[in-house]
Amino acid sequence: MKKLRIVTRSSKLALAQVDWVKNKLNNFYPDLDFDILKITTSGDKFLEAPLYKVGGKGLFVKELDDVLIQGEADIAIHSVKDVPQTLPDALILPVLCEREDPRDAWISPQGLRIEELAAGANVGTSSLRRIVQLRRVRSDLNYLSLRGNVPTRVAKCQAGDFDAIVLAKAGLARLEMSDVITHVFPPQILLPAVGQGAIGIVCHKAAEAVRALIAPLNHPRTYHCVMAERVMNKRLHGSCQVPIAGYAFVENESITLMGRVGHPDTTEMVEASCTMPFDAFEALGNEVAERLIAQGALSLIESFVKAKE
Ligand SMILES: NCc1[nH]cc(CCC(=O)O)c1CC(=O)O
Repeated sequence: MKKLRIVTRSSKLALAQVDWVKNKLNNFYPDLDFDILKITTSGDKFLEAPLYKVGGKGLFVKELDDVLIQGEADIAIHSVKDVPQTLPDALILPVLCEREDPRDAWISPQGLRIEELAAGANVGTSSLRRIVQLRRVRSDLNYLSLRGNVPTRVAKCQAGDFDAIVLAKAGLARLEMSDVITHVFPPQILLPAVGQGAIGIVCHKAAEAVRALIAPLNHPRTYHCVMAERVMNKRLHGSCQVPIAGYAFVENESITLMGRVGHPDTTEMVEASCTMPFDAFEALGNEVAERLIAQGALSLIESFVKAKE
């Protein structure tokens, strides 16, 4: 292949991720050229309502899927956190690139930590996962919807709309905006979203030349961890519309997966974790899901889905 056709969202973060992937590919194939097809998805257009109310992250991905299915591009590059659990039949997610720092970052223009904010202070985040976990640290803060792309969110915070906001550290790092970060939450306090910090590449299942070309970008440790998280999420019928957190890491040839599901009204949360051999990522994802289900996770998730209707 001489030229690879890439389809992407047109946000700054998406384009930074495309550049990252292009660089990696050019390390393996110095002569490879690229055609970049930029799409403004419907997810990028409906920026007012919280994401979980307007149909979720699928909005960012479906239009790109269609381009691949129609053969108008060879690969789509995504934050894998935004890629829904179930892909269209014709497509596959064969490559997960080496993960950035998966943790969540706290941005406070006054430089205050969450513990230091005054009661009733305004915290911007539209993520139910972040809200249910941060409520356990500070139930007396006012959690408000915050949408828009990453630079817009940071600008809203710096304009004084919020006392603090929460964003993925990886997105800020990719945009070279890490200097705005006040604090980074340890996973024990704020467990990251399934797939957070990793770039995934989607392509046509039958496109063997494309799959061979991109294969060297796969990072096995990231792949096993993110797949363990996604298997757990799938068993829980997870989507971005429910507060599920999942984070796996490798230590001494084993993978540990931690999972959490939040309660809609209280500061209760169910959580589970388990460690298995490196290759057992699928069993691991299912085991942690089953342990969460044994504690009532499915009915918690259902209560969120109902509340949305
Ligand atoms: N939901 C939007 C989204 N999708 C991916 C990232 C950040 C990059 C990543 O997690 O890989 C973000 C922004 C955020 O959550 O702060």
